[in-house]
Amino acid sequence: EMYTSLLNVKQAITVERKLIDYLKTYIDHESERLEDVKRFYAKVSDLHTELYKGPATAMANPLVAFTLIKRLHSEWLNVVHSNEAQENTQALRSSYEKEEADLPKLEDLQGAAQGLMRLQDVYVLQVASLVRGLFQRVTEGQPIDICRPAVSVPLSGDDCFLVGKVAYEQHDYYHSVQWLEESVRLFRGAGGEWIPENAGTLEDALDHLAFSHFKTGNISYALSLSQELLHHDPMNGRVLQNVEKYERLLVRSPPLSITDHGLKRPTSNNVRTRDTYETLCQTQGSQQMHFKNPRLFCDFFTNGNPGLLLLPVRREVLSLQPYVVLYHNFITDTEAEDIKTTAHAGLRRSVVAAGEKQATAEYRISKSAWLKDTAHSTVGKLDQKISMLTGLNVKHPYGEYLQVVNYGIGGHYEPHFDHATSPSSPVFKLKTGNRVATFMIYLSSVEAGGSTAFIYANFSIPVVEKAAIFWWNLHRNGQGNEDTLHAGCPVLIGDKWVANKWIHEHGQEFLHRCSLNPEE
Ligand SMILES: O=C(O)CCC(=O)C(=O)O
Ligand SMILES: [Fe+2]
Repeated sequence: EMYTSLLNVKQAITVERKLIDYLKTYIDHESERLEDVKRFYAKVSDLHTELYKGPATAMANPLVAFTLIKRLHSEWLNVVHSNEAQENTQALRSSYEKEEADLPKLEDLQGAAQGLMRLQDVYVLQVASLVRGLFQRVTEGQPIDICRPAVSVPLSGDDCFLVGKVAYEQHDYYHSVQWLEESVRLFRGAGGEWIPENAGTLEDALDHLAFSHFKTGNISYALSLSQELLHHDPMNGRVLQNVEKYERLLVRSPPLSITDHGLKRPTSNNVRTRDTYETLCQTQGSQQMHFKNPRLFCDFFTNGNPGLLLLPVRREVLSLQPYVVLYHNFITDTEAEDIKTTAHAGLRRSVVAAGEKQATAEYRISKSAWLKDTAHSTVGKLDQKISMLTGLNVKHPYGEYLQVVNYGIGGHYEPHFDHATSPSSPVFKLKTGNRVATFMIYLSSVEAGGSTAFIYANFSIPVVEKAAIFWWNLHRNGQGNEDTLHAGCPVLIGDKWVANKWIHEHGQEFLHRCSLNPEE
């Protein structure tokens, strides 16, 4: 699986480089072959211009007669029955097969398309802009750039067809209509010419778009698209039937209003938090009036620890309820690189708690690896620094191993709690209680998106490279603090890496005071 980690997507570039080289070799060989065919053609056709001037005189020469017989007996045969074209194709195919294991699968294509649609939704991006390679939102009728990627590509009619088809197959006509609309527009513009690399054609796009419109109640549009399709494919029985059906439906109940074809986003099971979550993602950390709260402050922090005395950490208290702090420059570039590199080999699709078990989920798109302090000296060093800053015992099993996370295309982690909310949760497998606190390090920067959003507390933190955030998940009485509901926003542009250190209740008995007060 490739789409769930940008590291793997990057690795796919090497595969395409190899394919490009194979194709070059193939083109060279085929060009040589065609050169030979052309040379033979030129030789024979030139000769014939001569022979036709006087066939009788020409054939009087036994040498000319002999070469004619030889050509007709074997030279033509050798040219026409040459295996070279087949051998060249075969060579190309077997080179391709060597790379096959490393090629993306159907689920990658679907996952990447899904990622694009997620970004479209969360950041309210205009599909028409995306298609032109731009990341824009329409504000007061004007498209406004949300960010400008360093490198960009426009999408083709076939690219849009594929995204639309992924939505279509999931009966998600909200998205299929928008993407297929662009696909049809681009295919029409391209003049309906067939291109070998394409999966779909103008007819396919019209077919899917017509049905999507039918499903969203826009029958008159479904009809006109079907009629356009019949123009290209007049004998298509299924489309003929659809046209009849649409006409019948329109006679029975003519469209009331052309504009009201309620295209609604597919509902999710957490619509209640979705709006806040998305708004917090869109602001990408820009807080309104946060500085107005006099109890929030910045300082140089040592936690009274001699180890931090010479180099205090720049601390930013971001929120009091729940208590969330940000430590700037917690990690150095080299340390971050060490951690990422050490994690590479162990990266697996991230899972979430599903009852007693763990499972992959659409709402967490990333890969992660667990690093013991023995994996690299930097891991142990970070453990120590976390311990100094938080004053907590983070040694296994009082702290979990370091979880290194790399997000994928539109990768995200929808609103969740880090602590267990049910006694059967896998969090309790360590037998050291619940996750009392989270220490999360930003191992990379991102160009856009990827903020960490606290839903109920209504604020978000942009990715601050090399910084770390800390918060308490539990109240002092051991109850989960609902206000810690948080999320990793979809990464719009960039390669986001974080590392989580989850600290458990046990082992902190003399380091973190308990209380019966449910407010604390
Ligand atoms: O990536 C983020 O910003 C949040 C990640 C997170 O909440 C988690 O991994 O539990
Ligand atoms: Fe989390």
